[in-house]
Amino acid sequence: MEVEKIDDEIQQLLQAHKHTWNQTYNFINSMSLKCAIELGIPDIIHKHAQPIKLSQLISQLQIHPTKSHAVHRLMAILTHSGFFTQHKASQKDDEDDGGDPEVAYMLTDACKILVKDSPYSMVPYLLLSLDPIQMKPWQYLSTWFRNEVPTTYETAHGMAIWEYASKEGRLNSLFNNAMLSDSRLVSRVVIEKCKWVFEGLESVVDAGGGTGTLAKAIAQCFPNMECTVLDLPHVVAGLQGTTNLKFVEGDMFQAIPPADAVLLKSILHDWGEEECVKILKKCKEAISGNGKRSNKVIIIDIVIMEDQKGGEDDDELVETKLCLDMLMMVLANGKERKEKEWAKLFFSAGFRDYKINPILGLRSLIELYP
Ligand SMILES: C[S@@+](CC[C@H](N)C(=O)[O-])C[C@H]1O[C@@H](n2cnc3c(N)ncnc32)[C@H](O)[C@@H]1O
Ligand SMILES: O=c1cc(-c2ccc(O)c(O)c2)oc2c(O)c(O)ccc12
Repeated sequence: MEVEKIDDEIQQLLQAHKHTWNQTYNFINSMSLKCAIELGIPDIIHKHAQPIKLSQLISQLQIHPTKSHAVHRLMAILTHSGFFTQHKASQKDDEDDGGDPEVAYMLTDACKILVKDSPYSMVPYLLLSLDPIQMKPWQYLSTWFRNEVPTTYETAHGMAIWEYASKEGRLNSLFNNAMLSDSRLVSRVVIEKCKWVFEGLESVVDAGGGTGTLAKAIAQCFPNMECTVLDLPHVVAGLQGTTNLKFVEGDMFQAIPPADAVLLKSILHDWGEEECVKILKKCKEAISGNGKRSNKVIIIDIVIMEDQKGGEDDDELVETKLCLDMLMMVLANGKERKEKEWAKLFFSAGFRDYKINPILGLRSLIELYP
């Protein structure tokens, strides 16, 4: 009996050890992926269009010959984390080479969006998130908890992310490129699945619209609509509009140009309650000028669904939402919100009603009526 008890205790300890090891070393998965992307591995395998042998992969990598032996180890962890699959090279290939059977690799579906020139590539997003500038604040999270400084980002960098982006050109372009790649996918979904949201609108302002990816797509789809992108000077400086698209420098906390609708994509999750209410009030002013009943604010952001039809979120989705919520807490003063929290913001800013359209996977399109 005593022996069994000791065995159980040892089993538990070893299990706890393994769990903690894996959680501690989670960053090794991300950093290995970043390395593979920087070396161009997904691009090389994609171009090859069939399983690529390790030796063929190595011959196309621009690495020092003394490091060739390490490539299969990088490939092993990324195969385990689901980005590559391993195959045995065909027998014919082995005979041709006259050598040992060699392993060959292919991309999984998850890796296809890590090919640099794929239209919905997540590479810019990954390069932003894993850049030392964006990683540094995580070292200061407990310091932030112990102090009054508003954000972890400010604890680490001495200024908010928007100010830092205006001063540090490298961050500005990493950030704008990441947002651009996300907006490409969202633009496509919005135009294919909810074009009706924009029917009847004569003008739209995309507040905090970045470099204008979503606004450009809307302007193209609705040639009679006047589209405006409002963002900070360092984001829109020098950007050229078209006949129905213009870029305006400004501060959404001060004023948003008048329009039938204001779009807010990935904006409110960057801010706390007080700031969100301020932005929403400015949106309400912007759409109230001409008294049209069809006027609205259109929000594209995450809504955490508590009683979603079709059951609980799967584990992977729960992890994504928890991580994004922490990310917003650390990088800005933001958070991901549940429907109840969104509703409270909307009513505090004086809106009468809202409708959530959960059409974007993790994210929803919310129509907000004055
Ligand atoms: C998370 S990004 C979203 C960009 C774009 N809507 C998208 O989804 O691709 C937030 C944007 O808000 C802009 N922003 C931050 N503070 C702002 C302010 N006070 N006035 C206008 N834009 C602001 C940033 O420059 C950035 O482009
Ligand atoms: O790395 C980032 C990622 C995102 C982001 C995440 C999930 C989404 O669904 C989305 O639309 C945007 O937004 C950011 C942001 O808003 C910041 O202010 C700074 C960094 C990021």
